[in-house]
Amino acid sequence: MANESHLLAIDVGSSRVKLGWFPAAGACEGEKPASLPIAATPLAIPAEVFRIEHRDRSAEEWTAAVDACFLALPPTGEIVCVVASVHRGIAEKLITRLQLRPWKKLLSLRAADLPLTVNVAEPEKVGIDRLLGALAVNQLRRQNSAAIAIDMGTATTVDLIGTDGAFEGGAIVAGPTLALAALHAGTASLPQLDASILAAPPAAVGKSTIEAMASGAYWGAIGAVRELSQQLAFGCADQPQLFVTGGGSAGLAPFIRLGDQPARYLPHLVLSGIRLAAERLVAS
Ligand SMILES: Nc1ncnc2c1ncn2[C@@H]1O[C@H](COP(=O)(O)OP(=O)(O)O)[C@@H](O)[C@H]1O
Ligand SMILES: CC(C)(COP(=O)(O)O)[C@@H](O)C(=O)NCCC(=O)O
Ligand SMILES: [K+]
Repeated sequence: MANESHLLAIDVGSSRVKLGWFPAAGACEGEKPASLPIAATPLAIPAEVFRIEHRDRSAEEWTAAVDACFLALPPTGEIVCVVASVHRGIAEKLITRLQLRPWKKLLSLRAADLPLTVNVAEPEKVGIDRLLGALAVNQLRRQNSAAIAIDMGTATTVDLIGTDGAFEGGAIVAGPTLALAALHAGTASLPQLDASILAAPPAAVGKSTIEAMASGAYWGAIGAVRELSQQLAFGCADQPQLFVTGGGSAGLAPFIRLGDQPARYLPHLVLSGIRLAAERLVAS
């Protein structure tokens, strides 16, 4: 940020709270280039990330885990804390907890705070994670090229960002872990499978119930994202660039592409979006 404060960016999702630590003084400026010829981008990435599951856990359990994160942070300097949430109940509990600490500022983000044009009738109803992803993508996409932001969390969202950088809307579909849970809940004999089956590509031809479910969850998630991206791209003059993020995406990202163009995997897109929004809010 333009000042000397550290930033703690907090993304409250449907299943997990993600905390991203951005030290002051430019220590985390620029994404680390994968190899020398690739120029650094202007998108800051967190120096440290903590992920805390809140779904299916008591408030005591997950807030204790949040407290433990604070012990891991350097106890130095002024800290601005910015929260973005798609889960009001969890965010309220979290903010009550955060208010006990001496932040320089404690802010909660809304759509209107973001330097982003949102071309839908009710911008405040769009998940702030979707908007923050679009904001971060605007730092990375080619000028005059549309982009598609894919966030594979509890839900998978596939959103179009226009050539002018506006969020145009998109699609929401159940994420693969949620789809697996729904298969277990909605049938008599399908077992509950762990999300870890999504870590690597399974055989498409499942030879057991579990293998068939793994195939459906994994290749089905990739197929849904591919078709949705194609549908969103139909209205674009040129092929949009693809960016993929979300806790469920690490094992699937290598197979996500549009035509011959692979998606760029950015594990902390939403946290980087919070960083961009915070920069503007703290300066104003
Ligand atoms: N190793 C993994 N492989 C696949 N999915 C995973 C893995 N770890 C977590 N997930 C899934 O990622 C989702 C959580 O991702 P996250 O982006 O934090 O979601 P949210 O923002 O909805 O809380 C959950 O559905 C979880 O089951
Ligand atoms: C679609 C979402 C549930 C995705 O969040 P996630 O599951 O990744 O935590 C979230 O963006 C949300 O609650 N959106 C509100 C509705 C909307 O975006 O239109
Ligand atoms: K999502």
